[in-house]
Amino acid sequence: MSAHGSEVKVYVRTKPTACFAQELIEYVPDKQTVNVRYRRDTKKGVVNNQMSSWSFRLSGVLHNVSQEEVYQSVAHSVVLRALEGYNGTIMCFGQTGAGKTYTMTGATESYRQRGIIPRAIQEVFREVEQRVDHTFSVHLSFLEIYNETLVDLLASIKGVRAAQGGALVVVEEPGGGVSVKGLSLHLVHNEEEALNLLFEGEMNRIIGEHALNKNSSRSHCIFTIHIESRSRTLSNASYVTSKLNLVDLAGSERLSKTGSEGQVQREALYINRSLSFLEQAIIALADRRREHVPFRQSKLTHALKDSLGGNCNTVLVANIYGEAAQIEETLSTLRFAARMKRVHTEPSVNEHVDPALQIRRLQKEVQLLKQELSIHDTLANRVGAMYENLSESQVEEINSQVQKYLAGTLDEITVSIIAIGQEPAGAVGEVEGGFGLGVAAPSQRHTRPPSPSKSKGKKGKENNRHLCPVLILLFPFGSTPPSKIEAFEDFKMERGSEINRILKENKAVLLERLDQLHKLTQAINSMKWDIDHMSSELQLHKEKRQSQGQFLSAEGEPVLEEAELSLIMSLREIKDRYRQTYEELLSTKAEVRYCQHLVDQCRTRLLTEFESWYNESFLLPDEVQDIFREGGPIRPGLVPLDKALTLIISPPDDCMYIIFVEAVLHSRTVHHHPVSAKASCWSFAVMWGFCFAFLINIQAVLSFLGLSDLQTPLTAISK
Ligand SMILES: Nc1ncnc2c1ncn2[C@@H]1O[C@H](COP(=O)(O)OP(=O)(O)OP(=O)(O)O)[C@@H](O)[C@H]1O
Repeated sequence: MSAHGSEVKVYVRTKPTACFAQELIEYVPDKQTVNVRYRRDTKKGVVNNQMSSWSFRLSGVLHNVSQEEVYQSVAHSVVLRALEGYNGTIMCFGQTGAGKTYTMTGATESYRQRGIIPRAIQEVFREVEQRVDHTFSVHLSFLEIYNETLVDLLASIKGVRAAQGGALVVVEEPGGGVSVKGLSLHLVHNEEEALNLLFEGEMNRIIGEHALNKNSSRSHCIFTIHIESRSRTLSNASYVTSKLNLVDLAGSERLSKTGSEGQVQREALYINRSLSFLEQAIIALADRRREHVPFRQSKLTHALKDSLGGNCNTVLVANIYGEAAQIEETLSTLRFAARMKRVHTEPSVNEHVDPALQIRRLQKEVQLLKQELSIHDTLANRVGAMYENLSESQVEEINSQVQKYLAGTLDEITVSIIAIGQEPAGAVGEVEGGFGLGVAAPSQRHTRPPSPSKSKGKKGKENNRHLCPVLILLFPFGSTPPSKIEAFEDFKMERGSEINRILKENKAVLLERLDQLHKLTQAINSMKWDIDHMSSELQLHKEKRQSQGQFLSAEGEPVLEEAELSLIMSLREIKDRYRQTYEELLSTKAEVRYCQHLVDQCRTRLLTEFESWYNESFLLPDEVQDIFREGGPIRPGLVPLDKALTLIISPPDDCMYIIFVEAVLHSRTVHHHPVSAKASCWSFAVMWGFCFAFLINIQAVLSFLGLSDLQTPLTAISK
């Protein structure tokens, strides 16, 4: 057992008496210590004048105290902790007639004398009502252990099925807990329903005709409040459960003293046996070196297994008589109490996870993450990326096309695999490890750029990342640009710092105006309320005046009472203020609209400038930027967005670039291929020369055949 556990709390309660044996029982003012002194064993003929004394230090002494005080000391905190998910057990132990039932259930005839159980029920439902952030369900069970037989005291309630085979059985649960299989559990919604069940169970309790006390209960009773509490928010899939066991043990008097016979004697035997097993279990629990605790020896100890040494807040009330005649029983009760105090328990919350709620929570989380990912994709230019795994046939198809492409037997890769749910977005350039990863729309065709880099393409590393089942196009490319999110932060600090500063200022003004607007709206609402209120009051005055017959002035005007007049004045004044404030509200609204417009404008500008800065800084090499600069042959925006087909030949001094422009919905991505100028110029000139000669020849043949009015590609071009 861990040293972090807590001790079982033990209280002693004396039954009130006119003959309290002061000379034998002393309650020390610390309210925790009881000293007992008495002369032992004069019965067996051996006169022993020696006084023996014992001192017992407990958690508290309840002497001449009310039921309410007992509840507060013994049960209040255990009940509150049960509502938080801690198991709790409160047990009354003691000699027959010493007040166990009085302490636990109380006197039924008086509300003030009600005991721990009805008070605990009341407190549970009071708390349930107050803790609105949680939903609670409360069930009750009432078990009696009579002559080693388990009895369901609430089996008489309508709708309760008899336990299978008729017998109740204590069963061990995974995790060390125990429960009684077959015991009926009753859902209760309020204090009244719970009290009805308590009284029903009490009625069913077996009362034995007993020589010592006619109303003595000859059985152990365990009234259990089962609580389950769940947070009302979806984010919390866990819930807590607890059991609050309220145990009224049978009387612990010695057999010889009962003077009973037959049935009653057998009962006493069973009671004493189970109590002595309880004592043995307590001794074993108190001894930390003992590994085995004999819980299974009796039904009582077995049923209370998790309440005595488990994860439970346990409290024992030792009920004793104050009279000298009962001193031996009192002493034995106090000894039991002191032993019980040495037992440690380890209270812990019984927390469970609701699988259905957990699934719903995780689904929501996945949905949020997907949204976040899609925002991230948009920022990182990965439009339409999908994260599902490729099917086997898709992988095979792509593999085969890529292999052929790398082997040079395939000049273009056709994408025939449609990505489910993917929008037909344009191609996107993403760069990784020196290679561009072109992600094309479904059913698009990607042609190998007509460049001598074909051989380089073969050596291209395969990129392991697949974003969607579409074409993977490999081509040499520049270094990896930073992500747009990072770059945006840099941009705001440097190139975009001025526009960002203006945006911030505008935002601050907007917030301030919004705040003002809010205050004005509140003021207007409150004035409106006052006006309505005063108007209805005036109406009442008017009706009263009219019903009682009103005074009229010499001019025939009604004469008003002072209160009504002052109300009219106040109303007039507040209406004036209302009008002024309303004017102010309108102009503030206009200001808010204006500021909002400024903020939007600044934000758009900041983003547009960032876009061009990003593209210029990271996506286009200097030479290409020249082309895109104002006055150049091509400007961004002139390139059709939905086609990736433009070849631009713009040879600078010793370099020619073939630019393969791919369409992107909102941003453009230009992949360029540096080519040796001389080699390319040569192949270019030869190719065009050849084509030209061929077309001229066709033209000559056609004229010869008298078909020169037919359009050839060349005439079409020249036209
Ligand atoms: N603190 C008390 N104040 C007033 N009356 C008490 C008190 N304690 C016990 N009594 C009265 O003493 C009588 C016996 O008490 P009670 O039935 O509670 O004893 P018990 O320990 O439960 O006995 P048993 O073991 O036989 O069930 C009852 O009439 C009860 O009202």
